[in-house]
Formats: sequence, structure tokens, C-alpha cells
Amino acid sequence: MILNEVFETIKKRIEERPEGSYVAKLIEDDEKSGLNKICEKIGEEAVELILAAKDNKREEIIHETADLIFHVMILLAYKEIELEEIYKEFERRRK
Ligand SMILES: N=c1c2ncn([C@@H]3O[C@H](COP(=O)(O)OP(=O)(O)OP(=O)(O)O)[C@@H](O)[C@H]3O)c2ncn1[C@@H]1O[C@H](COP(=O)(O)O)[C@@H](O)[C@H]1O
Repeated sequence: MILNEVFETIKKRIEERPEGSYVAKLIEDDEKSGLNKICEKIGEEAVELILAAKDNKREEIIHETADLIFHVMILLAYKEIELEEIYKEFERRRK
């Protein structure tokens, strides 16, 4: 599944920090911690998704949802939480 593939790439980028990588750039240490920058980005993407939904812009909703999921996956990888653990949580909630 594409989400698993992107997640594996994110984990590799966090480990290897290659030049030109968006993920590596986001978490690089500068004046703000990597965690702060990831969290800020999640907040921004969530707001952009809400605005797209309220404006009823279908393509933008799709685009912003992908951005939000992508940044949530960066947070999970950064915190060393596997996607599998999230899948299990959904399984646990299933009625
Ligand atoms: N799926 C994505 C993906 N989705 C979104 N983005 C980036 O997330 C950012 C979203 O920011 P914004 O919505 O604010 O858009 P922006 O205005 O372009 O960005 P800013 O100037 O605001 O930072 C953009 O820069 C996008 O390029 C992504 N960057 C990478 N991936 C995947 O992640 C993998 C690792 O990427 P790298 O770390 O770049 O190798 C790649 O193989 C891709 O599959």
C-alpha cells in the first residue's frame, strides 16, 4: 500500500538525512526543534484542509488531506511509532 511505502521512505530519510530531502530539511536542527516544526506543519495543514472543506473545493480537500496525512506520518516516524500500531488501534475500535 502506498502509505506504507511512503512511511518507509520517511523513516529512511530521518535516519540518513540526505541532502535535498524535504523530510530531512523539516527535522534538521536549527532555531526550532524538529518536533516543533513537524507539529507546526500539522497545524497548518489541518487549517488548510478545514478551509478547503468549508469552501467546498474538492481537489483542494484531496490535496490538503494528503499533506496532512504525510506530516502526521513524519510525526509518527519521528516518535518511532509504526503505522501498524495505528492500524491495530483502528482494528481495536472496529464494531
Ligand atoms: N508525499 C510527500 C509529500 N507530500 C507533501 N510534501 C511536501 O510537503 C510540503 C507541504 O507544504 P505546504 O502545503 O505548505 O506547501 P508549500 O507551500 O510548497 O510548502 P512551504 O513553502 O509552506 O513549506 C511541500 O513542500 C511538499 O513538497 C511531500 N514531500 C514528500 N513526499 C513523499 O515523501 C518521500 C520523502 O521525501 P523527501 O524527504 O523529499 O525525499 C518522497 O518519496 C515522497 O513520496
